[in-house]
Amino acid sequence: MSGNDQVLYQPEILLDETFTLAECPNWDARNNRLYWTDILNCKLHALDVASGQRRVWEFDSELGCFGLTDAGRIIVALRKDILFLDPETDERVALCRIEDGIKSRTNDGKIGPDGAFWVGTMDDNPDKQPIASLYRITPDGVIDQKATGFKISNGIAWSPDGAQMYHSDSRGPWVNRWDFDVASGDISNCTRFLDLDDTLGRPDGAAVDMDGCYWSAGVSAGNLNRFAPDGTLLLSIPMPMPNPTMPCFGGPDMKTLYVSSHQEGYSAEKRAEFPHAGKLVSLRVEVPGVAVTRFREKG
Ligand SMILES: O=C1O[C@H](CS(=O)(=O)O)[C@@H](O)[C@H](O)[C@H]1O
Repeated sequence: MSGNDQVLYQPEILLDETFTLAECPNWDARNNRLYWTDILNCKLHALDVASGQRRVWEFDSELGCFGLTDAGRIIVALRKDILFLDPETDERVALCRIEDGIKSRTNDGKIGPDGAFWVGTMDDNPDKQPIASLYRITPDGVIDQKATGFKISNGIAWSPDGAQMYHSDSRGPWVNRWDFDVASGDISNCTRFLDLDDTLGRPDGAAVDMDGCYWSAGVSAGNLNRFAPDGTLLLSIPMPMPNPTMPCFGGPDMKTLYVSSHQEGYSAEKRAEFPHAGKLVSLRVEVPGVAVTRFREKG
C-alpha cells in the first residue's frame, strides 16, 4: 500500500526486514529515497521507495547517525570517526574524530538549520553514566562541544523557524528546548520541555511538523507521541513493536512518517513474540513535517 493510500495514523510495515538497532531515518527528497542506519551492525541502508531498490553500505564501527549534504554526499558519524560517504562511488573521506579515549559512541544526530552536523554521544557501558555530550561539527571539521552531562543524547530536532532546538536524554528521561541562532549555531536559554517515563516511553529519536509539534519515539512503551509546542500530549500512537526508535517525515508531500525500531538485546523467544521488532513502518499524517537541512559542504 503506497503512502498515499494509507489511513491516517495507521502504521504499515514498510519492509519485511528486521534490523538490530534501526535508527536515524533520513528522507532524501532529491532521489525519493529513505536512508537509515543499523547502528550495532555498522551499516547504512537505503530504500528507493518507488522502485523498491535496496542498498547497503558497511563500515568498521557502530554507525550512530548521519546526514545528507548539499553536494549529494552523506556525512556519517561512526563510533569515533566522522567521514563523508559518496553513495554513488562508495568513496569515503575522513573529516575528524570525536570523544577519543572515552568509552562512548555516537548516537542520535541531525543536520541543523545552520547547515552544521549536530552529533550526540552516549555512554556505551551497561550502567549509563552522564558522560555523553552534544557536538556541532562544521564543514571544516571543527568540533564544538555545545552541552554535556547526558547518558544517552537523543531526540534532536528544530522548530519550523529554526529558532528553537529540542534535545533529549533517553535516560533522563527528559526533553529540553534551547533558543537557537540559525546564523551562528549558538544555543542559549535551555528550558525543560518534557519530563517523561515509561508510561508514554523514554524519548528516543524525534522530528517536528509544520505546526511546531514534536514527534517523539517513546522507545520503552511502543508509542509514537506527538506533543504541542506547549508540551501538551496531542497523540500517542501505538506502534506494532515494543521499541520504536525514531520518526522521520518524507514522501512527496512530507506527510508520510517513517519510523524505525530496534530489537537490541532480544532473546529468540522475544523475537518470536514480537516479529515486527526491528522493522520500519510508515504512517500517513495530516500535518507535513519540517524538511531537514542539508549539510553545507559547498559553503
Ligand atoms: O538511541 C538509542 O536509544 C536507546 C534508548 S534506551 O536505552 O532504550 O533508553 C538505546 O537503547 C540505543 O542503544 C540508542 O542507540
